[in-house]
Amino acid sequence: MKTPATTKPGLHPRNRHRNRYDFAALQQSCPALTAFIKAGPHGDSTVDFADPLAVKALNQALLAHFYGVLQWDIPEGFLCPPVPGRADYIHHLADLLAEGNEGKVPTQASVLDVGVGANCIYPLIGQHEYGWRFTGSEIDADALRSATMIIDANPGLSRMIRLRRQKTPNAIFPGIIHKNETFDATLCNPPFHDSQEAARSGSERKRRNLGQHEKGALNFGGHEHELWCEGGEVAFVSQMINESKAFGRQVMWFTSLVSRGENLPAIYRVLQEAGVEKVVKKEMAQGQKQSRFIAWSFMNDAQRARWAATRFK
Ligand SMILES: C[S@@+](CC[C@H](N)C(=O)[O-])C[C@H]1O[C@@H](n2cnc3c(N)ncnc32)[C@H](O)[C@@H]1O
Repeated sequence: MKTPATTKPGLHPRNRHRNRYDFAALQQSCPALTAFIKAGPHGDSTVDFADPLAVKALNQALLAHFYGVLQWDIPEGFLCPPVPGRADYIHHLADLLAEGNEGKVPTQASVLDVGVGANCIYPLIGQHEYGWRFTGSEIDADALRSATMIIDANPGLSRMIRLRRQKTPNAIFPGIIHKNETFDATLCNPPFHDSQEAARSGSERKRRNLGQHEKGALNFGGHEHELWCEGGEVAFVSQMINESKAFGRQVMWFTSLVSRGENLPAIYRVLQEAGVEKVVKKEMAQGQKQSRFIAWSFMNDAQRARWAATRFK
């Protein structure tokens, strides 16, 4: 069979989803996907991206086929993550860690995922792609239960991924990063909207764009907890920056997605006020959608080089 042509050149070169989906191979890895496959406009195979069950089955197939995760499910109403975009963050983060490590992606890294979610997506991808160990934090008990079930259902994952409940909902790092504990990086896909109202209308818009009708439409845009917090992503990321100061010797790189470009100036101001040593922005593109993450460190170049030399050997 012909290899599908590259269709998503904006994705990171190591991203496994740069090619058109090979539905025959995906079905073999996940027979449950078969029920959702239909003919696309050009006679090729596709699924209905407006059908949450089809999107979930596609995710199950991608995770099984590319990442060896044979059991994956999320409760109804929780965020069903686009796997290619989530994988891009992991690969760009790998490049950042490689920069201080003579260009080699470390396989010994320990990463904290702030807000691991019900889907546990970043640890699942990161542990497979680079052998990194993950700690996932979460405030939502249902999300934590779901992520625990995913880890327990797949042999080997509990050695690589551990979860911690953030018991103080308005804290991010305190209580999660323990005394004397170190992480090579933190990552985060922060709650994005600034109110419940905005989260709801964002989900409505998404449904309309996908051609879902109001009546009978299933919510797969995300649980409200996942989508909003007081002050939106600027407030969440600003809080993360301010809290990170106290952990600046325990973490080499703090990072977070910033989904709106116009939020960057406010975030840069907070970084400057916090007195960080270094800020890096990594641009990511998926189709029309432009995204980025920012990374900051309280260590200077020499300190990060020493950190890499001792931890990544
Ligand atoms: C946008 S979702 C991301 C979920 C998953 N990481 C993903 O990318 O699909 C944000 C997550 O952060 C969690 N969260 C919100 N505040 C938090 C906090 N202070 N500490 C840890 N997790 C938090 C939410 O419950 C939610 O699961």
